[in-house]
Amino acid sequence: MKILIVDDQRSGRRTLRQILAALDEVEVLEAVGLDDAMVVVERSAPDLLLLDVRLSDDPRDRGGLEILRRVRASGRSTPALMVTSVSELSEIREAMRLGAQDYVLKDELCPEMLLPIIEGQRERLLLKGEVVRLRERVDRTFGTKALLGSSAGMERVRRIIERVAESSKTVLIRGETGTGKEMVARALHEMSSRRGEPFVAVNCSALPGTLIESLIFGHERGAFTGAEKRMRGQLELAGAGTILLDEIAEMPGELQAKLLRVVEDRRFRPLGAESEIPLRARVLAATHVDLEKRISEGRFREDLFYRLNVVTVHVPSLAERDADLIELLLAFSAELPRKLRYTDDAIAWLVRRPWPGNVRELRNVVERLGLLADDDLIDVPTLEELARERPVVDATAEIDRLARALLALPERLGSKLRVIERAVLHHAIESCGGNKAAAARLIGVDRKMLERRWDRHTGEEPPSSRRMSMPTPMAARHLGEEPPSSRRHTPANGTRHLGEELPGNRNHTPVSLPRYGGEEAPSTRRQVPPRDHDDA
Ligand SMILES: Nc1ncnc2c1ncn2[C@@H]1O[C@H](COP(=O)(O)OP(=O)(O)OP(=O)(O)O)[C@@H](O)[C@H]1O
Repeated sequence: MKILIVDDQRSGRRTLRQILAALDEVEVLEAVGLDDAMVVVERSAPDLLLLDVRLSDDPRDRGGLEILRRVRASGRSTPALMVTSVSELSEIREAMRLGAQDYVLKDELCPEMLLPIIEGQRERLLLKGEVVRLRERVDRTFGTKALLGSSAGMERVRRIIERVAESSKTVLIRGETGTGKEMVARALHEMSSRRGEPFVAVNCSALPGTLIESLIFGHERGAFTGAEKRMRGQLELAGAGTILLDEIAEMPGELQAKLLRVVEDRRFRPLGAESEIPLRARVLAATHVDLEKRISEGRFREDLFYRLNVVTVHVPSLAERDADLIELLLAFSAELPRKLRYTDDAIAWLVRRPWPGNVRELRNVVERLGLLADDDLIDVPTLEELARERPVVDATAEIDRLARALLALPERLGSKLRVIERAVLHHAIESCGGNKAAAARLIGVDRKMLERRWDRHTGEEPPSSRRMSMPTPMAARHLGEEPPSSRRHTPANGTRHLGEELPGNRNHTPVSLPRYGGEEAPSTRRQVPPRDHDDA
């Protein structure tokens, strides 16, 4: 800690220096008058000023106050202690107005009086440093600093975030899947004064309509069958923070109307509640869908669109900012425990390759290289081998979403693991036209296991009849079955490869699940659960 003593009297400076000698890790600087004090402030940036009020024999001299005034005018908030006499009461008041932290009377100057004040200042300084460091860490994790990329597109995104973070207006964040929309939402929250409050993100496509409504709005006990206790909705849990409505395009029509009222009136009513609750949180919405098209098809409310779209942040796809690719590649590689390097050709190969999954996909590829590459120097053959042999679609996000949706379903459904197993088996057998050997290959288990497990389910009623009040297409998707109209077939090996197109709309495109069992289950982000050994 650097302390600057400013006193025109040598004896005064000596007394203070002797008292301060009792403190560890303190560097004492001295100045006798206004000008040299300002030079020391500029040059050495002291952490604390000990200022004598009068700096000459002239009884009208108020040099100590003038120093404080100039320090504040230069934008510094360096704490100051005034060293003064009882007769200078009005000067003490003036010093306090100028932001001095405390004062000590010359007649009472002793270690017992001065040192606790200085220790208090030192503690405050340490805390302040800690807060600044934590803030920086949060900014690097969640703020605009976390959003890598120095392309003009990303600079524009950062500028908009900084400009609108403090406002409470709704923001619509648009961009292809994996471009970083949720990171933008986080940054908007972290850059605002709401940062101390919760940030909650609700995926509007993850649950069937009735469940998403109760998740967002909350419900009273007894509001519907199965509502055994009151549940606070995300609008309430967000407090005075931020709520992100992700995948807003997937919100069911009747909920869109309800949300419109919430955004307009800033009040909401939990299901079954008699009174409304004021909305304190800021609402953000994100989508990768062409909302204008949805409006023209009558699937998204135009009035809600305009309400949400007060400010739009368009997060560019990787193709729109391929200048960022190398920066992202190197940044993600630097996070790995091993030091990967890339040949120029490998970088050119990666730059040329399409990235339909955008930054998320790039991160996944780097993580896979970190796990699978034999050599630290990545060349084109390594990338090509990875592309040929290793499935690159990361289905873990999809699996997580599915698991969350399943867990939120009413308990009356019975064993949720059996529900999911039945859905997987049913879908695989059906999509292979009843060929169980192909279905077993598709799932990644042997045929006998598939048959054994399927036999256990065939006595049961189909899952659809036990699905309670969920709207069918969405519920079907979340139970692993697609409605017939949208049914598509996945390749028999159930995988996609580097270079193949990834799902643009993850809600409507079947995702290839990693294979459990015989082959390695490649997971690039999180570990996929291992195979169920008890039945192997
Ligand atoms: N600019 C960026 N800098 C660093 N990492 C990024 C950036 N953009 C995205 N990512 C990474 O990509 C992943 C996906 O980001 P995010 O979830 O914010 O995308 P999204 O657009 O919301 O995706 P989705 O539409 O699928 O919900 C994150 O894990 C993050 O690590």
